[in-house]
Amino acid sequence: MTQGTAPARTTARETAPQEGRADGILLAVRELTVRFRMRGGREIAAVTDASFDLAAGECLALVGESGCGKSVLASALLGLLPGNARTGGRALLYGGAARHTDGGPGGGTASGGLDLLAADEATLARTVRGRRVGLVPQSPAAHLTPVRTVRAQLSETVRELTGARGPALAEATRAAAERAAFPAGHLDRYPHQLSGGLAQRAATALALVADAPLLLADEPTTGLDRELVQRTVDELRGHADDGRGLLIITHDLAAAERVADRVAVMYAGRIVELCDAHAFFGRPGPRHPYARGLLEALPERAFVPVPGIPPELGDLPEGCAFAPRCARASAACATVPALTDGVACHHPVAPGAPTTPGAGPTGAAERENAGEGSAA
Ligand SMILES: Nc1ncnc2c1ncn2[C@@H]1O[C@H](COP(=O)(O)OP(=O)(O)OP(=O)(O)O)[C@@H](O)[C@H]1O
Repeated sequence: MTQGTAPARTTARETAPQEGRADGILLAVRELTVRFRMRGGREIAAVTDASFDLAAGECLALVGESGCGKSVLASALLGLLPGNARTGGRALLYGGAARHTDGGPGGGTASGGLDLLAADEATLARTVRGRRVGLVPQSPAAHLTPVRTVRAQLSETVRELTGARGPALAEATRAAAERAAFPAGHLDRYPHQLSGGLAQRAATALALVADAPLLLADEPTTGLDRELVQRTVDELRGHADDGRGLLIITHDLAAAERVADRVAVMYAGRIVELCDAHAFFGRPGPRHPYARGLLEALPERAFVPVPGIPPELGDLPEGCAFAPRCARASAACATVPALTDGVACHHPVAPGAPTTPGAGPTGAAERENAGEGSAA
């Protein structure tokens, strides 16, 4: 499925920074849960028990259909949920602030894990957003202020986050643009004078100002043509190869394949599969019937849609939320399967099962081949 040549990758181990956890983990999310309270006591189960780690130098792609909870998860990590949201679980952020700054706002020293879900707004605003976690936004056009030049916006952010003034500020602004491959000759342009790709680079430059060790990119390729998608994800990959952790949220599986080391598939608010990207996109392929169906739905694969529609998050079925759409479902699916060995399914697809046209969430025949019979 990969189009063009994906960039060479270094490993998390090779690029782990010297500060923070010895194993290079930057973010450890445990049983993250988000509920929205609605009028009449109704509750939306936007995210349930999401757990994953992200290491320095690593890219994790969080994928899934629209409305499955990806952006809510990202907002929870940044403390940007609305007032009707309640969170549970932990999201521990390790490591100091900027990787290459010494002192200045936000520090630069190693720290124990900061629980992003328990941190107060002042801590998140002063030490996390922009400083320890850079946000590459979904829509750069909406993120950039239309009436100010890129230089003005970048320089203001550099001053705010690094304290630079005078000639040092001008130099730091140029350096910030360069880091995101934004051409210096375009710094005095307004957002409407930029192409989609340059607007994305300007937004990325803002996210990189404080050299945050963790980058969170929420649908960074929305609205870009395929060539720009590839360039954008390759540039983001470069920031991971420089030693940052990159959490990319996308429903573009081709982009995820190009950029990610690991893939987390969300369905109805839960992570249903979490595995190595090579294994996911190549062999043995996804093991969760939904994840397999998602991949097989791609035009360049079987082009067979997953039957049915996702459930309402305010009205989830008992047990496995995918069971009503799943050809493999059995009585066992009346209970929610735990994420075990990277897959949350009572009847995972056997490793190495064929991904043939029409495969989708496969059924009884393949289950029998895998020796499961009519497991209940
Ligand atoms: N403020 C809110 N109040 C109630 N429900 C909300 C709120 N914000 C989001 N939701 C619900 O949470 C669920 C998950 O939304 P989310 O935006 O995370 O999905 P997503 O996977 O990012 O989809 P997309 O790719 O379309 O952005 C949706 O059902 C959405 O309607």
